[in-house]
Amino acid sequence: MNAGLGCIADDFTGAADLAALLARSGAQVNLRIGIPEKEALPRADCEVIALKCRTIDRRSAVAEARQAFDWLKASGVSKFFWKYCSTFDSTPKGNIGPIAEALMSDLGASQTIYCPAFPENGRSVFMGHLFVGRQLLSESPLKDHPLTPMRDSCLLRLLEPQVDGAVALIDRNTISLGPDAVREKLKELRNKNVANVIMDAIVPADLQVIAEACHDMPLLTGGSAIAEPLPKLMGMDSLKPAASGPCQVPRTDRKAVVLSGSCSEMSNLQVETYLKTGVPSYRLDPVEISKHGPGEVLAWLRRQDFCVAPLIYATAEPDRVRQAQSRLGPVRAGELVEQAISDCAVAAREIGVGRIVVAGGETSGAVTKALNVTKLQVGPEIAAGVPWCFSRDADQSIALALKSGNFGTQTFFSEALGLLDGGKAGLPDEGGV
Ligand SMILES: Nc1ncnc2c1ncn2[C@@H]1O[C@H](COP(=O)(O)OP(=O)(O)O)[C@@H](O)[C@H]1O
Ligand SMILES: O=C(O)[C@@H](O)C(=O)COP(=O)(O)O
Repeated sequence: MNAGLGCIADDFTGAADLAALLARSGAQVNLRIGIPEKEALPRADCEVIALKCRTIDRRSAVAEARQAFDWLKASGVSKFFWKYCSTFDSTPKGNIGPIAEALMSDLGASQTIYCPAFPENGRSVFMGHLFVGRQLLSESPLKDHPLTPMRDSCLLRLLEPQVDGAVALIDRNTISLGPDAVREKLKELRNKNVANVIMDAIVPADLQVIAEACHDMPLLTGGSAIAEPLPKLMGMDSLKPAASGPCQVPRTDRKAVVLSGSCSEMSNLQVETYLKTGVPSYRLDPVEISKHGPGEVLAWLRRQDFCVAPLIYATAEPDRVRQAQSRLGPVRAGELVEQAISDCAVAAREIGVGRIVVAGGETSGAVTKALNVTKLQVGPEIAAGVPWCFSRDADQSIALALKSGNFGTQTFFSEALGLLDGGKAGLPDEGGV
């Protein structure tokens, strides 16, 4: 087995996104939930460890990332990838830079790149400014994120306060000249002691150039898209035809539930669209939960017919979120919703639900942890960066779709469920259990 790629992701939807893009190459990918036990081998060519450290305090985030790094290193990995959001989501005291610098220091690396661009999902970086579709990040719906409102689009300004080392940009003019020019520029910056280099990228070809120029670095950082070319560039063993084969999709019970704790513009649209199908639904209100607990939603859940995949959602427009936050504070409001949705996931699981669609990164982290899932097999992609994932390490197989707030089309929830019912994935009729 070659050295392999060890990846640490700052949230669970991000980890699933990264795992899906790495798996596109045909490489073997393990998606681990939290820091694995010491004996949790064998290792795959690509190991992705999902943490929930995007919004926690800096010291804890760095400590968790280092623990994940130590596990990956002990498993024999020698190249590392630090995955954060394609919209650079972080708090003002953000964890993106501190974790990158901690890992660089542990690896004895003098430089790394920051490449959040994900053109397939409309995230591009030009002259160091991040765009979501045609809008600057700070003018996009990400400005109203409940936990990490992004009010600046300039990655240099966002990263500089997070790091000790110098920050610079390699802009599109250099990227367009190809990998040799990028390597030359990186060397020039290294000679000036620039440790943190932000990369422009607008189209997938830019990412290919960057990956070719940088795949030898001990640590790369970015969104999932810059990692997609790495398995091939690293010549991973599992890409060999003998080792690759069709992904085995485990049977799961057809009973399903959709849980949405994301308040992104896209999740609002997806919830609205799913509600129009007439599906039974329950709207969670953090203020109500703070007063009465989750008893009412749990009682409602237990009365449902899961063959129609009911919806439980806290998803709300920015004004409604602000109202709840002004009463409870953003962190408390978020925790109450995450806890209630996790309780619902556990209750659904006890009832025998085999398929759970979750919208939202923090929400997915809370749900997956509550379900005690430790390892996921990556299955077919429902939308770019959102795969079905399967857990086999519990008493029964469970399918989880962990959807990043902003990903997927308007009809994502129905598409996700349809895919497991023998749709586009060409799966065998699973027949239910
Ligand atoms: N109605 C609401 N009011 C306040 N906070 C909410 C509400 N609904 C969800 N939240 C919280 O907002 C956060 C959304 O983050 P996340 O789940 O990561 O979604 P996304 O993927 O869109 O970023 C979670 O902490 C969630 O609990
Ligand atoms: O890179 C991305 O955009 C995603 O993989 C991701 O990290 C999404 O985070 P959430 O929007 O919080 O789900």
